[in-house]
Amino acid sequence: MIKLDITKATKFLKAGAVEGLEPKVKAAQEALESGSCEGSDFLGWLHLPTNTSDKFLDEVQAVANTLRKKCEVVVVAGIGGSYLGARAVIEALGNSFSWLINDKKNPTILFAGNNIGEDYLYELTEYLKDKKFGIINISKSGTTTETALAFRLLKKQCENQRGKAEAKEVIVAITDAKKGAARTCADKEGYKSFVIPDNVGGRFSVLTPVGLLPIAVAGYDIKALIRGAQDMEKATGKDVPLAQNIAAQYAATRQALYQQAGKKIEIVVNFQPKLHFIGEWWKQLYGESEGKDNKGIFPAACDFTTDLHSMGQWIQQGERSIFETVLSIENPNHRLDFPSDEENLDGLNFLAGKRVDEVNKMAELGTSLAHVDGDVPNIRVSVPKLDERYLGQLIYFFEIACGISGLIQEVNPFNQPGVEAYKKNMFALLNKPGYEAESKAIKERLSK
Ligand SMILES: O=P(O)(O)OC[C@H]1O[C@H](O)[C@H](O)[C@@H](O)[C@@H]1O
Repeated sequence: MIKLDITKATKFLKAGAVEGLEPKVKAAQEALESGSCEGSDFLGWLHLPTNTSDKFLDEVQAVANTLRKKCEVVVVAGIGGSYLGARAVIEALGNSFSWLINDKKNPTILFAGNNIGEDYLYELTEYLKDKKFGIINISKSGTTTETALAFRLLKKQCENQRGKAEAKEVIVAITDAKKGAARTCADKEGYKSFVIPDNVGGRFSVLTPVGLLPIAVAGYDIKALIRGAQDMEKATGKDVPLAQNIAAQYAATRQALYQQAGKKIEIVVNFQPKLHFIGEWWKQLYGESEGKDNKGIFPAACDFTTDLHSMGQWIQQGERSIFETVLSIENPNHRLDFPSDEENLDGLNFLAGKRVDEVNKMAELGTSLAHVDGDVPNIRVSVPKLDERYLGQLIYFFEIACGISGLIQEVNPFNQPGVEAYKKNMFALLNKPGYEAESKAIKERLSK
């Protein structure tokens, strides 16, 4: 199981501060379980792991196998919760140079629909010109502009290259059961599709087909991923008291640091570059869940040791409003011993015979000691190794902790009304039908 260590964080709090939040934790757990909290229409993720049957996973796997058989490249189109979880898991489990490896065992997974960069889309469509590619089009609302724009381009290209009939077999939609343009298109074209349950919000959807299908296409074991999430669902259930419940402890510790010690920024840090997108996924989960009503810890992420050479100065000595949560991987999946060198021109013979990971671990320990000395509370999440089961545990750990933490903070953790503001302006500026009044108003505002 993954483990949590809060001892280097609680020393920045008054004695008993975390335990003092136990009644609030309990109330949050009960509200989640009974569905009596705000946003209770979006609690489908809570028991999703134990409610996911092997039969359903076999169905997802069968569709993945079709894509694996028929495609050298699969483009996953989606943004936010319809993007980050799949990418986080695929990159954490994959070879760091996967796009350069052409062993034909697994299709190359590429991502689109998560930006509107013309060069990005041009370069993607150029790359795909001589490739047998398929598309997984993911959007809960089915109307997200970034994703829809990329999908239109990719769909046309896929049909042109493979013919409409074959394209149908390699385009899969993951969207709402009834609503949205992605659903209309999938039904009209006869694509295989999966439903994103109504009661699972985007940022909590990685364990639905939103994450499961791309992860299975990439060649990873989705049953083990779900088993891991089930382990954590049991270990962090409502009746597991704070002293044994690592998700409740994480939630209470970060809220105590925020509310009682003025720590307003949390960085999730890793010492393995392939965890970069776990940090990105976590940022959306916590940022959209807690950043509202003029409240919320600012969620950021750093890749160490890389960012110790850029952000390290700020973290060590900048404004003391930051704490860090370290994702520590206990054992790497490969072994690389550092060689000895007769001439020792680089002066590194003191490392000879050590594993590279030993050096990394000392960097990790040295960093946490330095940061704690610099008044940066340090929370540590230890993951035995990077595999599907532990990642499943990690995902559910952060999800349930997020629900508890948001409720302790007294916000609705399951909505994201603020995200609409930029969209409204963009649609008004682009003269989207239905936005006539907004178009007029925004043009007047800009002409002043
Ligand atoms: O899945 P979609 O409906 O396309 O949404 C994708 C993303 O877009 C948004 O604007 C929301 O803020 C996110 O929570 C969501 O995950």
